[in-house]
Amino acid sequence: MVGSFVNEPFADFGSAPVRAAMEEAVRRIEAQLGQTYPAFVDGDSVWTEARIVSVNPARPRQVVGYVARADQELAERAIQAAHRAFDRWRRYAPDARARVLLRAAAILRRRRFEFDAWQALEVGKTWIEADVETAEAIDFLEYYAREMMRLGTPQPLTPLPGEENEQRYIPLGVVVVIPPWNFPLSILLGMTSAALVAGNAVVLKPSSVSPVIAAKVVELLREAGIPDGVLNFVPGSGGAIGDYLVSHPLTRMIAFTGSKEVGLRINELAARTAPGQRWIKRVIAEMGGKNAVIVDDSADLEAAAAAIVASAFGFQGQKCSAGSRAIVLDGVYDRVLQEVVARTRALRIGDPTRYETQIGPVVDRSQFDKVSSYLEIGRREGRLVAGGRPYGESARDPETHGYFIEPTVFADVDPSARIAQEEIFGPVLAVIRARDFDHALEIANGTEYGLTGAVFARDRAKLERAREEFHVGNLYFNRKCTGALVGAHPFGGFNMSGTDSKAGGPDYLLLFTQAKAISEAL
Ligand SMILES: NC(=O)c1ccc[n+]([C@@H]2O[C@H](COP(=O)([O-])OP(=O)(O)OC[C@H]3O[C@@H](n4cnc5c(N)ncnc54)[C@H](O)[C@@H]3O)[C@@H](O)[C@H]2O)c1
Ligand SMILES: N[C@@H](CCC=O)C(=O)O
Repeated sequence: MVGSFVNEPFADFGSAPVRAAMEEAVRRIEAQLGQTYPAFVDGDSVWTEARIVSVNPARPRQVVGYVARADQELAERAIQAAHRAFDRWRRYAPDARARVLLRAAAILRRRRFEFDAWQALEVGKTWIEADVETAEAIDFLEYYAREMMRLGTPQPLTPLPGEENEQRYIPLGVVVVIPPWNFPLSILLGMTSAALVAGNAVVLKPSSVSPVIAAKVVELLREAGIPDGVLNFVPGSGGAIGDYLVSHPLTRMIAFTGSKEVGLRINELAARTAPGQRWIKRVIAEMGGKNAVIVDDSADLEAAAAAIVASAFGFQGQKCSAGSRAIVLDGVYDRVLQEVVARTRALRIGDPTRYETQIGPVVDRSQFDKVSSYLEIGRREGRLVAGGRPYGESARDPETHGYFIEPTVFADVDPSARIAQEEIFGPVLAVIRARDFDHALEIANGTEYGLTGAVFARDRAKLERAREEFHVGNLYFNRKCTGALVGAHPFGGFNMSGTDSKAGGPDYLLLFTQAKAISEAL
């Protein structure tokens, strides 16, 4: 008997024994750096000559691991293996598939700090950010297992005299899973486990920025009991194998999370029918954001400033949900800005493997260069009031000292400025002045995205207006706009933020199934 779903608590690093356990995990994982990881196809490890080299963004000369680099031939083998395995896996009872996820959750819970440490070392997450992600990964497994058990039971239909009617949810086939690097554990595991528990076979192509964590997840799912061929792991670049996997006639569905540009490309490619293809491919694509925190003049200003800073700079602003715009009403603008600047300057930048660090590096050289170029654009478009440059020695030699960038605040930004419209995906906040609440909502809705948003107000009428008119998939009142919890805040966005697939919600697994209605005359 499986109990009801409850969210996994976060680790209490305030407690000395918990801190010691995490420190020990960091040392243990540091001793494992530099190993080589295979691809995994049809139950076999595949060692390729070409390798992806994954490095620590805080010390880019330190190699986290070497991971097999698949070519199209291996991608083809993976698709064929998944296609064959699907026929066996789809016959497993929903409860049996769910049990594999529950076991994976139990293993992950036992190895929690190890996975936290991998995140600190491979993508630069601080302890707390990493642990919140590990908790989310456990939640996805526990939640989707229960969801499949629910969907596996008879679904309610209108009774009809003289007939017996049923609707059941059956899987789709081969699902290509393409996750981003910024939630290298939870989003990867969330999409993969949803596809698997629904009865599909998976070809997983991880991000080349975080392939070691992906390899560790594959190891974990195998240990939990996923049969050979049902989960195939093909690391490799989008250019080399991404298009191939998406366009393949045996691919039935693509579950993608990443940038708008890549998501739109996948959507377009998947819409073309390949010779021999027997279905319309399904695409779920969760993409970027340019999210806003609105501060009304009725708000608790301290709480608002704290939430603006947390939303903008958590994981160095590298969250799709990041609050990269603060829209503040004229009457309280100067007070909120002052408080935001003070809190931003107090953030501790450093090595994410250390407990006290609040801001780590951005993930790689390409992010470092991209964010640096936006700092230049920001100087032309706004008034720099905090940060504004790479941190310390990173400015001179990022390859030795890491890809650190100061948390940066630009004030008095025009709503149409590039730094107020484009997803920077780094620690850069644009503060925008609004004449009144109507104007604030107009600015908030004035981008092509629609992922998350927050409103700080005590005035009930304003909150109710925002409830109707702030057009985002995840809207929060009087709290930060990051940190959705599985089960409580189904996650996904509108417009160019994606297909609003609502990960971690009751509709999500349906996207990985098709409904079959069966009617028997009595
Ligand atoms: N909406 C959400 O839920 C959500 C969550 C996390 C991240 N994101 C977004 O993800 C982006 C950051 O992640 P990223 O830099 O990894 O994104 P990205 O689009 O560069 O890459 C995402 C994945 O797509 C793969 N890819 C690249 N080209 C491909 C191709 N031609 N065919 C198939 N696959 C291809 C990459 O290798 C990677 O695995 C941001 O825009 C962020 O907002 C969105
Ligand atoms: N679900 C996460 C964001 C995922 C995107 O990067 C949040 O709610 O902060």
